[in-house]
Amino acid sequence: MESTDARTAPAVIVAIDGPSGTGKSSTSKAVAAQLGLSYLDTGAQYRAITWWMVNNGIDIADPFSVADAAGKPDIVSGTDPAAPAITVDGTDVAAAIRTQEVTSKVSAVSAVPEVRARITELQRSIASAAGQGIVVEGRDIGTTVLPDADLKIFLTASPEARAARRSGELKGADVAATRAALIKRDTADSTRKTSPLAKADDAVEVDTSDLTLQQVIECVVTLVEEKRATK
Ligand SMILES: Nc1ncnc2c1ncn2[C@@H]1O[C@H](COP(=O)(O)OP(=O)(O)OP(=O)(O)O)[C@@H](O)[C@H]1O
Ligand SMILES: Nc1ccn([C@@H]2O[C@H](COP(=O)(O)O)[C@@H](O)[C@H]2O)c(=O)n1
Repeated sequence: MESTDARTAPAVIVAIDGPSGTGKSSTSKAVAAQLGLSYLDTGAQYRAITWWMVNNGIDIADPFSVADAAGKPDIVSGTDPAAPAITVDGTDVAAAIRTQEVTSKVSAVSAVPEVRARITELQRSIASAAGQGIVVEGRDIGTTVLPDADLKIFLTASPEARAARRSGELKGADVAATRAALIKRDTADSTRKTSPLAKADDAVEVDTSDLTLQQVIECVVTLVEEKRATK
């Protein structure tokens, strides 16, 4: 299919969800860049609010304390796929939100309904302001945040493939420990009461276990182009 001119193509909203390490961020960024769309990493927003809670002495194990503090930090997300940015109260936290400490605490914070309500509102306002359209990636985008998205994709991959990818990224971290940590986070994210990680009924499922990143990107670009052609 011939590639559409990003300046004249109809705006398109793409929701990409899936468990940890399935390739959501890498794929979403590349697809958005290739198609001239904005990009939103919603996991970064949950990490940012978790970072703020940790730095402000909030007891993460107490959902009431987390709920009370949920409205306090000012979280600002950039939407340029070439330079994803995130600040909390004006501080650049792009690196700080990727620490093990934040990763191990984010599921507890993101399970609190007041946190989800706050971040969901932010996500919807960013998506509605994206003139050319946007690729939004996370866990509940197709089911809850943007249920009317033009295209919903649910990426999956075997725990083995995901652990191998992540431990490669973490410079040779133990694969078994990485696999266990991924599964623990996915279980927490899929079993929480409010807006759990789930595939929307109308999402296209793509198993990335045996695909290269480039193959996944091409597959998603094709799906977006097909959707745009019918708008
Ligand atoms: N199809 C693929 N084949 C090989 N490696 C891949 C593939 N897709 C992504 N990767 C690599 O796997 C790692 C995890 O990818 P990525 O961060 O995009 O996943 P994610 O789903 O966004 O994870 P998380 O939800 O934990 O943020 C990265 O190092 C990325 O380069
Ligand atoms: N829509 C979303 C996105 C993310 N989360 C929570 O954030 C965590 C971190 O996500 P990453 O994509 O950066 O790994 C994730 O484990 C979830 O707890 C969410 O709840 N909803």
